[in-house]
Amino acid sequence: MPSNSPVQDALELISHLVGAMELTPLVAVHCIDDGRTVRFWNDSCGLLYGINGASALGKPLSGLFTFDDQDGHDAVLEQVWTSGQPSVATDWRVRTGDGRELWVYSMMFPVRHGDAVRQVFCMDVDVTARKQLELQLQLSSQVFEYSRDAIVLMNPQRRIVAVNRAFAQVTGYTEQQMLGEDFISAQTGFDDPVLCHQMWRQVDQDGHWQGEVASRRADGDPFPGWLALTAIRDAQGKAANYMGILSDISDRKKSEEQTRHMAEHDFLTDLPNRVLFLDRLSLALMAARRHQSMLAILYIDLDHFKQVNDTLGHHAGDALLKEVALRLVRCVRSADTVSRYGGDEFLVLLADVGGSDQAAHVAGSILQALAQPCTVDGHVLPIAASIGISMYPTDGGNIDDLIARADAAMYHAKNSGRNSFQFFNPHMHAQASERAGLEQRLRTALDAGEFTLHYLPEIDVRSGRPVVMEALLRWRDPARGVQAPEQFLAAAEAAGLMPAITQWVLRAACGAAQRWRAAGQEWVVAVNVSAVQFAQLPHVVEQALAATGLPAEGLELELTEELLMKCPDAQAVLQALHGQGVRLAIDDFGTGYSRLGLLKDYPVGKLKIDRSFTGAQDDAVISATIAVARSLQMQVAAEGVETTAQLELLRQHGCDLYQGLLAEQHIKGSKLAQLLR
Ligand SMILES: Nc1nc2c(ncn2[C@@H]2O[C@H](COP(=O)(O)OP(=O)(O)OP(=O)(O)O)[C@@H](O)[C@H]2O)c(=O)[nH]1
Repeated sequence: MPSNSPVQDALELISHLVGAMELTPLVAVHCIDDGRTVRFWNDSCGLLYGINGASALGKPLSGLFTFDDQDGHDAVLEQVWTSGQPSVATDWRVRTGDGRELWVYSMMFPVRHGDAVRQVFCMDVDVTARKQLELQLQLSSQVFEYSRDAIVLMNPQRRIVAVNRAFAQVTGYTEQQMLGEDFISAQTGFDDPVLCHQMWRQVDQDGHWQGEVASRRADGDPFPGWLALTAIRDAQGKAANYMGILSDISDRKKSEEQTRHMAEHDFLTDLPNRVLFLDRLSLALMAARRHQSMLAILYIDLDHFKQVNDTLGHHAGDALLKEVALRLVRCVRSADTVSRYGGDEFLVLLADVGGSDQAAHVAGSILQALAQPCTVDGHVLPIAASIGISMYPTDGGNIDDLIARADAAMYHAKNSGRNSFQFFNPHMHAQASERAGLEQRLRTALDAGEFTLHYLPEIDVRSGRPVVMEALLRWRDPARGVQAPEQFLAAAEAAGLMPAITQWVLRAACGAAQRWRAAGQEWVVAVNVSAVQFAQLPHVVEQALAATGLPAEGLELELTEELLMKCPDAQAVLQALHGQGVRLAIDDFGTGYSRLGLLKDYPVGKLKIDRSFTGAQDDAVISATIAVARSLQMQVAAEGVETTAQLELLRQHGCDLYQGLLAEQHIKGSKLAQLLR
């Protein structure tokens, strides 16, 4: 048999090889010529790239699939073609013609004819799964290395085999110190062996444990940590390794603590607020019930605190409240609670007092401590308070009763001259209920139309003609009949009803004056105003005038000297009212010790001499007041004139107007009086 030539041998070998390649299910083989055109494409290539041989053969390779790094692939191919190397192997990420993304391991080797490379064979294997695993491992090791939490890997004996970089930062221990250590030994910084034991039991049982741990850094510094332990199990389910992640939660704990503190404390004084006070009181009550002991509540309300705000501003008021808080805390034991309950009200809980005499002793020390003057912004301010005391169990068995009764006792202390303390007694309970009932009825009085105005004439001394009608408020209380302002205004103020009542009075009075005008009587209507919301008065007046159509000069506002002295912005408000054209008068003149020098700064047109001077026919005061008024070009009216002798005296002194019983009798029965109904 003739032997084959070497060329024939080679061709035969290649044809066997190709036959084998055609069949190989794992390796995708293709071959390209020097024009990058596909010359060979086995079945596996078809499967890998989603294109069969018939479609691939004769096509440029670049049309069949694309490489993520096309330039890189071209460069390698070029190298295979020209470098003389027997083969080059590289991983490529490719996108197939049918849209899949794959990683292939590609080995390229040149086929030479003589010196020239004629074709390049490529053998590609799908390595996507391996590549993904590698990427995941790479990612995991980055997470391990770059995590800001300390990560520890342990062997099945819980001895440390690896720690990440953050471990040293979080715990202060180096990797050298840790390797081979038992994770729960003192060296690793966990303080609680019992907890450690429990957590390992749970890890072995459930595969996982997490919770807060008391940790300690290498230098002994303790810190709160959050530890998550996980068992890494092998295929048989046995713990092959353990992983621990430890985070330093000091910042989180601090901010949680701050948030809780803010929710339970008053921002101004940093004393426990109402929420914390009630919580402590509830605990103290439970303890007192259990031990059959007593406790006391002191309800402290500062006296005339509003004046500090009004005269020196809120800032001074705040400084005073802070000082009061400090002094109160100094008067009690650490087991007691001093709380700012709201505004200028403080509540003190004396837990476990021996008896009412001890509570009285504390209340006395508080009054004494507060009595020391306090300097704010260079002003020496007196402080005083009224204190009400209720005792458990005598005055009540629950929180609400005890606080309400301490409040009632405090109210009583206020009414008994302030700057004192009072123990609760059942009689006060009746008074407190009465007050609450009064406030409740007042709340509905406006809507129910229970307020009316009654008018007192001011008569011109010379002509005998009425010129001003002073409106006086009356309340037809369904429970107690007609009430004068002094019987209900304090309660209305406490209930926050004064702004609404002032608005109603102004509108009703202006409306009445308009009706008198329509009937031919141009009487000025006079309205008394209070210090409550004094600054808003120009606005309220403007609304009343606009609503009724009364010209501004038809309205006179009567203010007391006390109000002018108390309100820091009185002058600005009076100027605004004067600018509106409203008349201004000072009521009860002579009783308020106003500084006469200040009068000239106020745009006031009239002084009303208080009835106490008129009644006593106090010559000196009457003539002095009239002289002051004249020098300031003001009118003078005398209040409370009851006899013709008094009127005669006023006439002699040149008084302009008079008011009182005599004035009322003067118009009684006349047609004019009918207009006032
Ligand atoms: N500066 C300041 N004032 C406050 C604060 N909270 C409430 N107030 C004021 O405290 C005052 C409390 O008023 P009251 O207790 O009714 O008035 P008072 O002048 O003390 O009167 P009596 O209690 O009858 O003696 C009100 O004017 C509030 O505006 C605060 O945080 N800072």
